[in-house]
Amino acid sequence: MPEQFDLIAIGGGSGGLSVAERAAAHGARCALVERARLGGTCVNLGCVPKKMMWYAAHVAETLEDARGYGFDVELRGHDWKALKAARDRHIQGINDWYRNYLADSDITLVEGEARLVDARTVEVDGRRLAAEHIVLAPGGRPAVPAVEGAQLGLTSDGFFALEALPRRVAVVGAGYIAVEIAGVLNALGAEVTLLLRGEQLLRRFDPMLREALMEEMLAQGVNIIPRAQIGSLRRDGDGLAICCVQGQVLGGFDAVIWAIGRRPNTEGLGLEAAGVEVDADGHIPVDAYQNTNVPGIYAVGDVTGRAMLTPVAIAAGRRLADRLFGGRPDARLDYELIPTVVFSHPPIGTVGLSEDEARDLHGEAVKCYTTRFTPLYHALSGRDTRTAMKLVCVGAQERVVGLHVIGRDADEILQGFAVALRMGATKADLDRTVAIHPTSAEELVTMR
Ligand SMILES: Cc1cc2nc3c(=O)[nH]c(=O)nc-3n(C[C@H](O)[C@H](O)[C@H](O)COP(=O)(O)OP(=O)(O)OC[C@H]3O[C@@H](n4cnc5c(N)ncnc54)[C@H](O)[C@@H]3O)c2cc1C
Ligand SMILES: NC(=O)c1ccc[n+]([C@@H]2O[C@H](COP(=O)([O-])OP(=O)(O)OC[C@H]3O[C@@H](n4cnc5c(N)ncnc54)[C@H](O)[C@@H]3O)[C@@H](O)[C@H]2O)c1
Repeated sequence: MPEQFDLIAIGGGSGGLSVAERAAAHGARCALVERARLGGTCVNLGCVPKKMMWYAAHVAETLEDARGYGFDVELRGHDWKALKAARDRHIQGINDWYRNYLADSDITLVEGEARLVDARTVEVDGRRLAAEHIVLAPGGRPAVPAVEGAQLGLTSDGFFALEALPRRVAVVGAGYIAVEIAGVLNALGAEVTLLLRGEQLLRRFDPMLREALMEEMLAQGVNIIPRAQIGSLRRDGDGLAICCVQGQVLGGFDAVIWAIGRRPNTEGLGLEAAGVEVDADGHIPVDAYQNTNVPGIYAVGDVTGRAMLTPVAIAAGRRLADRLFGGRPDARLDYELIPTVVFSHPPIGTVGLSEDEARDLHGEAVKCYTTRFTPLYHALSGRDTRTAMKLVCVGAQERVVGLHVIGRDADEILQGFAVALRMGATKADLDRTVAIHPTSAEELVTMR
């Protein structure tokens, strides 16, 4: 007989942990299956180590800026190994914390690879678990292109495993991960080449953000090569060479990093046995309530292919548990107005519609306000970098449907404004708000 639970979560990342944690708080008997380290991508190979590397880059920049503020600083180098060791220790602490937390919450942790046997049963290394409700939260993994020699390159996972700063690096891609890794490596002293398949960075973002980031990265010395179609990767003496389809060969790299998107972890999950459908990319389609096509089986997080962000996986998991066990039959996550930050250099904060999206939806009713300025900090830092902001407003009321910032502190500025947009703020509401001076954020309530 299988061990009986009310809910089984497959995956111990942001989505799986959240749904199990909330369901257990509602009194459900829960099991969580994880095949690797607790915390999933975000904790082990995503947000957390990434943000620490971003902070390291930030410190490097601050040390350079310090001279402008009168400090006589002499930099004697950077110990990458020490940084990595400290980062790994911190992450191990989070892994341990989760293990204790699951035990304290009476959630049964089952370690191993989960596979559905049927719509109510999960098998893990021969052990059978059954539940009325099964939540699929297996996340994803980095994509690697189908080109000769691709295995010579790294992915974001390999980036976090590096024991030393590679001196010359090629990063392939134009999305979140490509610009974040390129920015960190550049700030820490590597010579970085960013190869784009098309013309632009961050294709679906507001054009102001895309253009400003491109300008900033070029000014910081990142070598950006547009329209690069990669044919193969090969060894080149001690290093690596990229051969482009157009015939160009770029050589001498210590590392090549693929940052070309992620693939869902749906193979080997036994989805066929339970009758769960996947789409052409392998993602699991869900309705507004995270239901898959099979009653009693749900999916949350990156595996659904929608807004692949940790807080989204967490919120979807919690809403689902509230719906199933918390007496809130209508609980569901609203996927509109999800704020997001790209930890580029400088960072980007964005929520709502880009100007292009707003114009497609609302045509002539769209009015945008923009500003670009040098933040006060940089008046003395000597760093030639600016902040750009845009409000996208709609209709006679000028409801703010999009808010975009690139520049110092954009990452921390955004959250409060995201609340305002969710509450339906208009331009007049922002204008009525007294500014905080001197800050960069005050520009958002004083735009003309
Ligand atoms: C480099 C990088 C940086 C990122 N930075 C940010 C950021 O700054 N902010 C942000 O919001 N998001 C960021 N993300 C995205 C974020 O990490 C994901 O959106 C989030 O982790 C998704 O959570 P999840 O629960 O869906 O999947 P995951 O966190 O991937 O968890 C899935 C878990 O399931 C396990 N698993 C898979 N299959 C099985 C199986 N068959 N049996 C048992 N276990 C299984 C996996 O081992 C994994 O631990 C980043 C991602 C990357 C790669
Ligand atoms: N700060 C954050 O919140 C953060 C950070 C990292 C990742 N993430 C999440 O993880 C997801 C995955 O990140 P990502 O950067 O891997 O994906 P992405 O979808 O953001 O970007 C993928 C990029 O790769 C390019 N590309 C695809 N195939 C290619 C090919 N064969 N050759 C060259 N370029 C190719 C695409 O044009 C695109 O620019 C993100 O969409 C985001 O949801 C979030």
